[in-house]
Amino acid sequence: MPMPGLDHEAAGLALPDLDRSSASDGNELVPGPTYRTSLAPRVLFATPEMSDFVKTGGLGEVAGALPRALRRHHDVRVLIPGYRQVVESCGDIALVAHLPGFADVPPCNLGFVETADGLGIYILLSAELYDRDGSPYGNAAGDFDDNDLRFGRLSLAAAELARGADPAWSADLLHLNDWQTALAPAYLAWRGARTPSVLTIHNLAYQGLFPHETLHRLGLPEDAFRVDGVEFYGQLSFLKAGLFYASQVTTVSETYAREITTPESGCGMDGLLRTRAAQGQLAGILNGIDESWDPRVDPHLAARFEAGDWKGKAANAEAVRQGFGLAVSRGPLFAIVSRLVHQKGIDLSLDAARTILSEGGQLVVMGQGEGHFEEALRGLAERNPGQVGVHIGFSEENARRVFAGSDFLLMPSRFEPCGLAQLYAQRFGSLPIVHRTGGLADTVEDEVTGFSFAEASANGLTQAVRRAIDAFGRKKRLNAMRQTAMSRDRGWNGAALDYCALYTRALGNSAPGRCQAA
Ligand SMILES: Nc1ncnc2c1ncn2[C@@H]1O[C@H](COP(=O)(O)OP(=O)(O)O[C@H]2O[C@H](CO)[C@@H](O)[C@H](O)[C@H]2O)[C@@H](O)[C@H]1O
Repeated sequence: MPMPGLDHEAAGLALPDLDRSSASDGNELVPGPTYRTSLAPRVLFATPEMSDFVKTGGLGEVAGALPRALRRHHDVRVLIPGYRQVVESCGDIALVAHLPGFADVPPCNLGFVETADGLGIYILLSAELYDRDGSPYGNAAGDFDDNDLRFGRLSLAAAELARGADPAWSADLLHLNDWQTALAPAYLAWRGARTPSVLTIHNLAYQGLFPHETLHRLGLPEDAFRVDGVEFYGQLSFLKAGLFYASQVTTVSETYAREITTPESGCGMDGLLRTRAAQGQLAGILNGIDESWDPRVDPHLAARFEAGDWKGKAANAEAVRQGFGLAVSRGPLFAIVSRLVHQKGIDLSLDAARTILSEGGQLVVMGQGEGHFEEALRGLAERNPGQVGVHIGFSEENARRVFAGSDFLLMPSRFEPCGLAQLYAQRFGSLPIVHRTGGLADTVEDEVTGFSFAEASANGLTQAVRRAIDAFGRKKRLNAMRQTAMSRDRGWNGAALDYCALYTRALGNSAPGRCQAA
């Protein structure tokens, strides 16, 4: 039986090699520098979203920050689809390669730009696949029905960048993120390439499931459609392919890394994940947040402040109340900043809102997502004018203002791989109230840097809300907690060192001294 990971021999699964000659569309290629600018290992960070261009949630933020933090140790480049938002914001894109089509996956061009701070970005240029209205994944009508081709194309391009698609730069290691890139390790295996790969799970619940027919659309070997491969309960799963074929699997906190090996939290993948863990090939590396999250320098705030300057924080609270149309109040201000989806326990927060309001607190909400949650929140605001303010939509500037102005952040997620909102809140002196799960368990210390509760229920959250309101009434204690939360180190350096050590291992290279703190 084939074993997951690098040791797996892709016997019998070889695909025909690419026919580069068929790909030309007459465009001029612009070769990049043919010399290596650094001897550091070359890492391709492939992602379906990146905050520089387009994001729908936490993965986009990580993709904007982590590759930059990794540059201290590696020669890192990013690969992202050329969605309309990406192409429009890039200006001049140099064309570095033509990538041939394969089965129903269309050919496309590979563009390259450098960001203002010198990070190299490969952009997959295919108007047919990516030049659309909507989010990276769909529009008002739902998910795009060719997402298998769109992200099959992305995964295939990542594998091709490890196999010389760009003559000027070839990846020594692929770092893949979530299902949208997770076929890449399988493509490598099927083509007999030994380039190591790391797959990071940002959310196991999104698995990239498609009908069996996708196998043919992508031209994948029929042999791969089995339990030890890409098959998942009769469907084809991109994520499963990555979990099986990647050299190393990571997720974004240690607790979530343990949780996903259990039947309760493993979303049906727990058996495979237990195998990877037993082989020492599953690790949890906690996300960081970037340095711009600093209330001392944030230009978006009504008043900049630091720990101890609680008048400055109060000025932000006043601005948030005004912005959301709330009455003047000396009570606690609670906030929700979130995608409005089941995972985030929005229903539990709606329930706990009754306690918040009856105890003299107020609530502001910013986010968007499932229509029924948006409606329920709007209804709550209508029934409680001046006490509840809801903004359906998302803007990072406003999110920053809400973190700075609120006293508490509600985050009763049913599961949470890492969670970023609680880290932003802590940095801005807003104490998170969280379900003790995944990354929330690893970053919120109960009664020290926030409040946590064990059971994901309305009652569990309400009890924690009561404790928070009690702390709000005892200013010395409240301020000590704020101070501690604000001073925790949440930067990316620690994670970058951990990834560096993992890459070094995956590359089979002891590279002494490579992974050293700055
Ligand atoms: N409607 C919206 N549109 C755009 N941006 C919005 C948004 N609502 C919130 N955001 C922003 O995205 C962040 C959300 O990140 P989270 O990590 O909290 O959750 P998410 O589930 O998206 O990410 C997943 O990936 C991240 C990264 O690994 C893990 O931390 C997390 O646990 C996992 O569920 C917020 O801090 C906010 O800045």
